Amino acid sequence: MNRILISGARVLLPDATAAPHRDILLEGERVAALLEPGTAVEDAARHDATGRLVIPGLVNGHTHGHGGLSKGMGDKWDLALLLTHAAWIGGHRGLEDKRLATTLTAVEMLRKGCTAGYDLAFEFPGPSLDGLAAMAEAYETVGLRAVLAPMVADLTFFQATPGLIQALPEEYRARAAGLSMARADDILTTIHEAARSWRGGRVRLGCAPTIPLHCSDSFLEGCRDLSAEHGLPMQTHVAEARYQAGGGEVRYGSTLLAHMDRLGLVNERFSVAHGVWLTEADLALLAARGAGLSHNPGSNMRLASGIAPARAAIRAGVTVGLGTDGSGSSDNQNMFEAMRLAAFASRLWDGATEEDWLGTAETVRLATEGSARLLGLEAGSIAPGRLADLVFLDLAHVNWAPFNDAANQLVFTEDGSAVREVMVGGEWKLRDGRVLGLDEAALARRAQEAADRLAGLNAGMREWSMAVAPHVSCHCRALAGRFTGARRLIAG
Ligand SMILES: Nc1nc2[nH]cnc2c(=O)[nH]1
Repeated sequence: MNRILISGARVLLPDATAAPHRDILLEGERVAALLEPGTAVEDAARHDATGRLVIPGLVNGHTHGHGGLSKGMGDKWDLALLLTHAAWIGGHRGLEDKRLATTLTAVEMLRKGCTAGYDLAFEFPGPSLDGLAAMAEAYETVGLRAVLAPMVADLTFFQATPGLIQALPEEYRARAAGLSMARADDILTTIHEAARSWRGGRVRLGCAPTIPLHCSDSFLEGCRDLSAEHGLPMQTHVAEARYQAGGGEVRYGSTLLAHMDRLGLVNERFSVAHGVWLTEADLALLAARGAGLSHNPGSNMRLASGIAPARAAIRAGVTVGLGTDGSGSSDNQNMFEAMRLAAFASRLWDGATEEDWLGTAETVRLATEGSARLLGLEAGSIAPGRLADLVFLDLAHVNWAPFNDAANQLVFTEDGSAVREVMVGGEWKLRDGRVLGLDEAALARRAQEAADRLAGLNAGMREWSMAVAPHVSCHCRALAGRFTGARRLIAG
């Protein structure tokens, strides 16, 4: 078995303090031991990491690889407008565009110290076996671990908010109603086939009924059964925006999560993405079912969705991870930024005391162990038996001069620019600041060509979408007012 001894580095321990110096012995793809410096070790390749802080690879609890081509689109878009515009943002993509977008996302994650991601992968009008294979290959080429969960719905690809289509002016209605997804049976069959033929490795298949309101109950049940049959992790955007929470009450007469629970989807394989408008009863339900939550503060702020009650969720016993969301709504894949925003956002609750704030050690754990649990990975800490997914930060970088406190500086100071090396499963993927085995300049050129071509192809749809947007906004604002749950969840 391949053995590597990493010596000379400071090492982030599971309690988020930094040991002054420890040697890390790797065997195969796992950490075998943390050793006092100078401990004799036979038959191991040596890597001198003097001047580095080694931390566990960050894990992105919620992203969209397809967002790699959509960064920086739109300014004052809330979620309702983002989803309205999704048809032209993501339209006309071929297989190579899907691969390209996911490669860009994975490269950015790697560069910014992230070794795994939970990717809700979108294809229109529905998932395809070759699309899933291309996106999985993108992660494999870059060298990241991923849960790749086809993001699916059977009712509509447009806004499935109760009453919206009827509320649109006549001239827009037919097109809005026509933006439908592939047939439910075809979608479920594709996921089933993908699960049967999945070749294992570092990219695992998941399943993501995208938004409960976008899915029929029988379709949600179909996803539940596929998850149970194949052991697929499942993640859904739940109560991301207040208008969705209001729409849930109108359609189901309960919270969105309570409805999903009645259908049997909320279990230990399930996690909520966002959950900004979850109620306290929802948090208790997630905890009771052993389900998780990915907190995505950057995207939630960008889209004015609100702030998820992450601290209250932790206190309720929910497994909480941290994510960036796709670059279509967060514009980057920077988990250091996600940590910083999570810590800051937790301090904004009206009336919150410091007991309710996310501390830095706790925030680091969300971005490592917490998200790793959402993906079902034995990663997220540097300890014997854990996966050797390691990130090496340059302590000579200005972010670390001087070194005062590891957790505080990881959350408050570091922005990804001190990341110099990254290992996944004991293999180098980034070295001396260079992504191995990939031509990044060529990737950037191809990204520009694709963006220009797709913008041309989608111009007509863009025009329609912009015209319909004010009507969508007006309808969704009214629906938000229908939410009767807690207005402001104070942590704790
Ligand atoms: N933020 C966000 N929410 C979603 N809900 C469904 N799709 C998306 C998406 O791409 N981004």
